[in-house]
Formats: sequence, C-alpha cells, structure tokens
Amino acid sequence: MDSSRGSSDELKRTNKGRSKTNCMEKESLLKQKSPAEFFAENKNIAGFDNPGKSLYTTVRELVENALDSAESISQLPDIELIIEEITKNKFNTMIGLVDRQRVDEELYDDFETTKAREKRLAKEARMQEIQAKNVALGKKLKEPPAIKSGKGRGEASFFKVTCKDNGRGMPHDEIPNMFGRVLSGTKYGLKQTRGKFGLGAKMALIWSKMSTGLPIEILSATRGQNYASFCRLDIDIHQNIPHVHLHEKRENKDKWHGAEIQIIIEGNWTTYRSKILHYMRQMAVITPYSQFFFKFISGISEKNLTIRFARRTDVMPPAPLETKHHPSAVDILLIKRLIAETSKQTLQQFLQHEFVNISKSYAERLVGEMGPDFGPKMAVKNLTSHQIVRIHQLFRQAKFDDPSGDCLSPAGEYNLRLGIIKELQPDMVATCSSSPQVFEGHPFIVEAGISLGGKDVKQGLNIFRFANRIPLLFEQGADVVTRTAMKKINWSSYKINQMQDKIGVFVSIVSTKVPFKGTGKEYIGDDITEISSAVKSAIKQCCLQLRSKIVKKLQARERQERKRNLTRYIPDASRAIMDVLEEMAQNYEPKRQRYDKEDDELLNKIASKEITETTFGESLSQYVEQVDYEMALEYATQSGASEEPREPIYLSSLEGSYSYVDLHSPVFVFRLIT
Ligand SMILES: Nc1ncnc2c1ncn2[C@@H]1O[C@H](COP(=O)(O)OP(=O)(O)OP(=O)(O)O)[C@@H](O)[C@H]1O
Repeated sequence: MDSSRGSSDELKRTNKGRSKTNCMEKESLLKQKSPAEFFAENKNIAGFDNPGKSLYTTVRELVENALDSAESISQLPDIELIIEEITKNKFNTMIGLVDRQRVDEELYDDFETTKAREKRLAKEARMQEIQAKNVALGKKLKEPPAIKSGKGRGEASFFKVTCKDNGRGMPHDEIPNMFGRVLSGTKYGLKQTRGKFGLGAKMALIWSKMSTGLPIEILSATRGQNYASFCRLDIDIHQNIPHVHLHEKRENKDKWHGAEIQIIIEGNWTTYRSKILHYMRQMAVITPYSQFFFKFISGISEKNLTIRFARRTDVMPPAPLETKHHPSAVDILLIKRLIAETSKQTLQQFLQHEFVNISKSYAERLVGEMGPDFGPKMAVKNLTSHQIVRIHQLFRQAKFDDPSGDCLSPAGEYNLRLGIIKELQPDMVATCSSSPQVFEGHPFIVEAGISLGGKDVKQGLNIFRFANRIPLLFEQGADVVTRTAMKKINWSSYKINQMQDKIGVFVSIVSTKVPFKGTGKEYIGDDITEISSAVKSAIKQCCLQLRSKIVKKLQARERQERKRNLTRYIPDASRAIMDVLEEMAQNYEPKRQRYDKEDDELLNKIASKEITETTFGESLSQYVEQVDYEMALEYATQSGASEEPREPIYLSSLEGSYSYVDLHSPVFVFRLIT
C-alpha cells in the first residue's frame, strides 16, 4: 500500500515534473521576431527577390526617396545616380580580405569540364543568333534565359550605388533611425507620397548586410545648415535598431542641402540593366520637371554608360497636402489611435476636427444618432471600447460627402503630354485627366495618355503604368491598366489597330492610398471597381480624341491618294484626247458646219499646233489641283472651327513659378502663370 502510495506519489511528482517540462517546452516554442528579421527572411515581399532585382529595387527606393525629398520643399529635383561595378579583387581589398587563387578547381561549384564548356558556348551562340534574327525582324526581344556555366551559381557581382539629391535633407539626430530601424519614416501621414511603409532604404541596407556585410553611408544637410551630417551605420537585425559606426558633423561651406546615400550591394547588371534604364526613362516621362544624371561605371569601358534625362519644364505639380481621414475609411483601431492622439476634449469637437466632411451641425446629428449613452460634450478620451465600436458602425452606415481631391498632386495633363513627347516622340498623342473620384474613402485621380508611333515603341500595346508618380515595371499582366487596355477597350472602334499600330498607353493614378498588391509596390489589382472603371473611361477619352485626329489624317491621305491617281492618268488621258482631236482636226472640213464655234476654234488650234498634248496635260493638272483645294476648303467649312487642324504649343515659364490657371477654349488651352 505504502509502496503503491509511494509509487503513486512519485508518479504524481513525475507527471507534475513532466507537465512542467511540457509547459517549459511549450514556452520555449514561442519566439519573437523583430520586423527587421521578418523582412530579412522574407525580402522578396519588398522586391529583393534575387541579386538582380535587389539592385533594381535599391535604385528605385533611393531615387524615389530623393524625388519625395526635393518635391516636399518644392525644389525642382536634380538627381544623380551612379552605379559602379566593383570587381571581386577590389571588393576584397575594400573589406580587407586577402585574395586567394583557386588551387583545387574541381572543388568549386562552377567547375566546368571542357566538353560542358563547349556545349554551353554553342548554346549561347545559337541564342545570340536567334536574338539577332528577332532584332532584324523587329520582333520583341525576350530576356534570354540565364545559361548556367556548369552547374555553378556563378561569381557574385558587387555594385556601389550612390544617389545624390537636392532635397530637404534630414535632421542630424534622426538619420540613424531613418536608415537603421525598419518601419520608421516620415511618410505615414495621410498624404500622396511615393514612400509609404518606412521600409525601402532599410531593405537596401539589410540586403547590403546580407550580401556584402558593408554599412550604408549617408551625407545630408538641411536648408541653411552650415554643416553636413555624415553617418555610417548598419542595422542590428535582431533588435531592429541602428548600429552606428560613425556619426559626425562636417563642414558645409556652400550651404548645400540634400542627401547623398551610398551603399554597396550584390547585384546583377546584365539581367537588370534594361529594367533599370526603363525605370529611369519612365521616371523622366512622369516627372519632366526633374533632371536625372545616370552613370554606370565598369572596369570594362564598353559597358560604361552615361545618360542625362534633361529637365523639360519648370512647372512642377504643387506639393501634395496632408489630409484628415474620411469617416468611411477608418477602422476601430484607427479611431482609437486618433482618440489617443487628439488634442480635442469633447466627442463633438473630435468628430468635427479629426475627420474630413463632418461639419459642426453634422457632428451633432451623428452624436444624437449614436444613442442615449452619448452626448456632444462627453470627454472623448473616456469613450469605452463598446462606444468606439458604435461610432465605427455609424461611420460605416451614415452618409458623408466624398473627400475632395485637393490634397492630391497629379502629374498634370500638361506634364504627362510633355513627358510622352519628350521621351517617345510619337506621331500623335492624346491625354486626359479624370476629376477626383473615391474608393473606400480615399480620393484618387486617373490621368491617361495614348500615343501612336514614336521611337523605341514596338507594334501593339506598350503599357506604361505609374502610381503616385512611380513607374511600375513588374507584374504587368495582373495590373488594372494592362487588363483594361487589353480586354476592355475595343481599339478598332477608334480606328486603331491593336496588333499593328505602335500604341503607347500611359496611365497614372495618384491617391492618398494606392491599393498596391504587396509591399513591393509593383502593381494595382483590377478588383477595385471604382479604379478600374476610371482607368477605362480615361483611356476611352484619349481614344476618342485620337479617333478624330486619325479620321482627319485618313481623309487627308485619301485625298492625296485620289489626287495622285488622277495625276497619274493625266499623260495617258491627254494623249488619248489629243489622238481623237488630231484625227478630228485632220478630217475637218470648215465648209461643212458640224461643230459649234468653240469647237471649231479648238480644232483649228490643234491643227495649227497651238494646242498640244503638253497644253492638255498642264490644264488637267491645274484642274486636279483646283478640285483638291476646293474639296479641302469645303471640308473645313463644313466641319467648323473646332475641326481645324490644331497643334499643341507649350510655353514654359522662364522662372520656377507654381501657381497657374488653365483657360480652356475649344481650340486651345492657355496656361496663365501667376
Ligand atoms: N534622400 C532622402 N532625403 C531626405 N529624407 C530621406 C531620404 N531618404 C530617406 N529619407 C527619410 O528616411 C525615411 C525612411 O525612408 P525609407 O525609404 O526607409 O521609407 P519610406 O520612403 O518612408 O517608405 P517606403 O518603404 O514605402 O519607401 C523617409 O521617410 C524619409 O523621411
């Protein structure tokens, strides 16, 4: 009994012990991750899928920060981007690693037997031939599939990326957190900006830490500052805090302002060269008021590249404004945050001042509708969770005016058109801008441009997408613009041949919240009805404008064709008529009156060679010219002034001036700059 008790006690103890262990085991399963760790492990969701894409995304993040920064102080952006290829030797010297020659070649993953090498080279030559043929036939060039040399992963390539801007710069003490703490930034307010998540620059740093182990360097000065801040730092991934190597103030005699960011990362220029250049070119289209200087430096001089995308206009869209939330666009968490942050005391004041489109009287009506527990004078900070849920429910059901688009800053039809003409030099272009519309309480504006012909444009649809003035280059197939242009527009009804014409479709969407799919900001889905129908209608409006131009062009061409045909028959017709007339003149007996006086005269002139075949030809030519001119005149008179041929003329102001009014007339738009 005792023993049994003993054993049962033991069992209990053991069980107790086991359950404790179990508990500890369970506890030990629970781990926390810092945001930096999360993004380091899932870097593809931020656009850092592989070395090539990482180089592209790094460029993008730096350029977009530079633009945001210059535009935020209404400074015409002047951006310098330099990508310098760093050889492995140089890289090793930089990090103080002694270069070692390979001894046992077969040990390496990229070892290739002579036979395998020959096979690979033959395959590469075949592919180059196919590419060359495609170029000759004007076919679309596909990115050549990466051919592996042997089974190796190949040698890593390193790049120093430097981006310099003339923007607002950063306060000295904030630099470490801006670049060394994931999810920290200055663009979280409700405002149209390119940046949004407080992630991009940190992802570039995380990638540099993962691929080269090197820190990022930042030089920055704000306006009027007589020193420049220099900071070299990396990021402590586990704690998500900056790890500062050096942070000092340096002389800034010229009172320069802006930022210069330098980072060394692994990348792949060969596969992402065209994407980076497309990105720069499209950026130049959507921001023609910016100046970009792009340079690629390599050890091999043929690979070097310098491109300057010149500024085309001094008119910059006005800076977007920060706005308040629309009641229909908030959730419970956001309401709680706004309550915690508000300086207002009462519920009514809170409703009236922290949201758009709630006037004092409307706030009173809303409070009345909330029920007996609520009163306009109740302290907003004392609201219970239940009461906040009630407010949220009412916000979802009540009627509010749509938010206005005043806080938005679209590129502007004028800039979009300039950008298209500057970069593509098309034969024809039409642009349009929608009035502000709303989805989920966020205002948005769609601007579109359609071009026909131009340089470096392939046959068929060439889609150019922009969101908050960022070019979007990836995931094109799933994007709302591509889907609309390919599936929802009947191009032939606008006299445009979808397969043969060189069609440029440009759509730019700006909003306080661009509904990107994913953090990589690659595309906007076509599942938001408001946006997809606005895109469709903007494209259709451009097509309508183009149709009338095309019709006119076709009519002119037809006239030309008819004239050419008539002219072509003039010699034959003159000869045939002359033959007949000459015969008549030969058989003519003046005594027998067979013709009237005029014909008599004609035959006499023919007989005396006063009228010849040449005379006939000339008269007929004159007649064709005359008929053509009269028809054109008649056409113009019938069509009225609005159908007169028009040419857009752009007058750019001499000084940077940002306030203007557009005066629209059926024939011209006059921009008055004040
Ligand atoms: N060139 C620059 N000039 C001035 N400030 C800059 C510059 N680059 C970055 N910053 C500051 O650093 C912050 C963090 O930049 P980061 O790229 O990490 O995020 P973001 O631009 O805010 O958002 P996103 O992740 O969507 O790009 C920015 O919000 C900005 O305040």
